[in-house]
Amino acid sequence: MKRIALISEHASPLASLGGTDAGGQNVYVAQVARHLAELGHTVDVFTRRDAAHLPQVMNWVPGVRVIHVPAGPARVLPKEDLLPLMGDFTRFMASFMAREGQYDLLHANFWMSGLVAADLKRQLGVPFVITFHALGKVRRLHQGEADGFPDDRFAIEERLVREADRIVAECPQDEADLRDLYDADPARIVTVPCGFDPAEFTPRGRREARIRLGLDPDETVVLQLGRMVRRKGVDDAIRGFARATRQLGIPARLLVVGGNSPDPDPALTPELGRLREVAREEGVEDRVTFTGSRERAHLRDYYSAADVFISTPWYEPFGITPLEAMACGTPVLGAQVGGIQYTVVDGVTGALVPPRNPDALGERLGELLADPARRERMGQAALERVRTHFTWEGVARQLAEVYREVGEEVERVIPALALHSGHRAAPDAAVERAFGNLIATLTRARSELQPQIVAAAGAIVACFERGGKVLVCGNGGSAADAQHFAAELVGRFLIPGRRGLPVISLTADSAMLTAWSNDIGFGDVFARQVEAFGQPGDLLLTISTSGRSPNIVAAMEAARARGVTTLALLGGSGGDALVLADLPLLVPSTDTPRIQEVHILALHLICELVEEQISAGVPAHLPTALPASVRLTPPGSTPLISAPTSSAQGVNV
Ligand SMILES: O=C(CO)[C@@H](O)[C@H](O)[C@H](O)[C@H](O)COP(=O)(O)O
Ligand SMILES: [Zn+2]
Repeated sequence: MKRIALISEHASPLASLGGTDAGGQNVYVAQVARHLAELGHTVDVFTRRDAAHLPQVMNWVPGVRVIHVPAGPARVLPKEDLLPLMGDFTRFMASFMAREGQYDLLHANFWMSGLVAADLKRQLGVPFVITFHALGKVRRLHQGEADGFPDDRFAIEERLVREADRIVAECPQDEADLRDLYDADPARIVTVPCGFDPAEFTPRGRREARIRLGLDPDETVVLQLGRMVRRKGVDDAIRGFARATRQLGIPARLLVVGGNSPDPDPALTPELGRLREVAREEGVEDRVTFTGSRERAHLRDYYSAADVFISTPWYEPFGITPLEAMACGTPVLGAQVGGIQYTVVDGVTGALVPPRNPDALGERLGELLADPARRERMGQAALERVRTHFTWEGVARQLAEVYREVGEEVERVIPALALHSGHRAAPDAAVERAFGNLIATLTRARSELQPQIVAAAGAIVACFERGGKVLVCGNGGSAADAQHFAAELVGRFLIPGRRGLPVISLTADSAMLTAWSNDIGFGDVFARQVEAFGQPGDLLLTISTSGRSPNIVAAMEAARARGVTTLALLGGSGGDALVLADLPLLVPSTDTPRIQEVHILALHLICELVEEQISAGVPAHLPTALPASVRLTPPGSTPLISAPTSSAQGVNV
């Protein structure tokens, strides 16, 4: 079993259930997710939250959750406007994965989701597979100026082609485009088609379907169904239909199903007005019925009622509707483009014509309409073909095989994971998870903590400049960090030749710590030392992953009471320490070791910045650090940046 994340930034699987605007990608993502779950995988589908009522995590069907990603406003946006939101999308996924664990594989759908997957691969090392669904360069060839996507798309797609572990081509044409236009490595392309669901689409008697739809059972019916955009070539279907019926003189009807509303309203679907005009021009306005959109549950009736299904777009990456028509036993008259020329076998399951050619379309449609027995045979052959090659279950099996191969490759390229026993190791889940979580935490910390790190260094430098000192404390791992920090600054970090800086770790004096804890209590073991050493103008740096350790909280209270500035490296909710800190640095994680790992980075950075600022303008040769006890001069008495004095030892140069 694998944990798979499907990423589909604009096309939600939920929209495939009766949604009026569901395109092929919605159906693909929904069906692939369901069928992968049926094969025993667990699947999360990440899609942009495009309505306010959508919950962040939704259990959709067994084994599949839909994760609504808060990126941009919670309303539907044109997909052409989504690219700037992909950074937020990626950050959300990284923190989601930090909380809930890594996926074995990401499967991106469409180029913008691919960008998210590629960035997550770089950050977290998770492999990814991509199905483009449509390629920018192909779209530009066909749509020219009408293509509203930015030119950045091409470079991003080229990057994805280079970085994806596998590229899923949907048909041989898609594969050729990937090779010819994007120079894709053939070894990493796999062709896996789209599919249909036999539970959804199976033939219903033609007569019965027509009665259910209120159509004349004896009329010849030609069906055009799909989104109403210009490139779908609906106008060519109308013109071809007009030529065929004029020629034959038979009473036929063309049903045009689709649009943005259940009633055919040109105000909501502008293309509709243009198409009505085409029907009028061709003299078939009374033979063409525009139905408006229909819910998915009713499409089976439409496909079954038709004698011929027409799908003649200018280009089509795959084309799911011809499959669905074939699954209802209806022959397809398709354009010789994209996936249609692959699913429809010319002369066997229907006919193929060149795109944007109403004359050729009319001619082939006429032949089909004139020969009911041939149509019947073709319908049967169509049904057999789709049931053998194009079920979603089969698609999911092929994809699962691709994921398995990718998983094996990932294991092979991590030789460190090979067990001494000689077995090839599966990547250790705990190791993978820890790396993934740390990387995700660092990614967030990188943007959230930078200003605080710089401010913390500034506060420490200011403290030193006014003659103050830094007291530092923590428990357990943080006690070690406190000593580590003191050692870097009392001693030296990166820059040789600077003087020692007055930092005292309150965790280092074991006699004091044990006596006080033994005789009085551990709760104020640091507070006691703050009272003993702290002077107004000093700075207390506390390190705590929870912010709740009583001795840390007490030390901060003691500091505030004495005019000592408080700086706190924290994690989780920050606890009581958060409000006691003049300057808190809260690591965005609740995982103690990961918080500590980020703390140590922050401490090193603070050392680096402090040292840099202290050293700027300070002569290169300064006395070496003195023992801590000697450095306890009252504030103000020894300016930190002072004229050089000579050093007998000079070990720091
Ligand atoms: O190093 C670790 C855990 O990674 C432990 O020693 C840890 O520091 C101790 O449990 C501390 O007592 C935790 O205290 P705090 O970070 O919540 O203030
Ligand atoms: Zn630890």
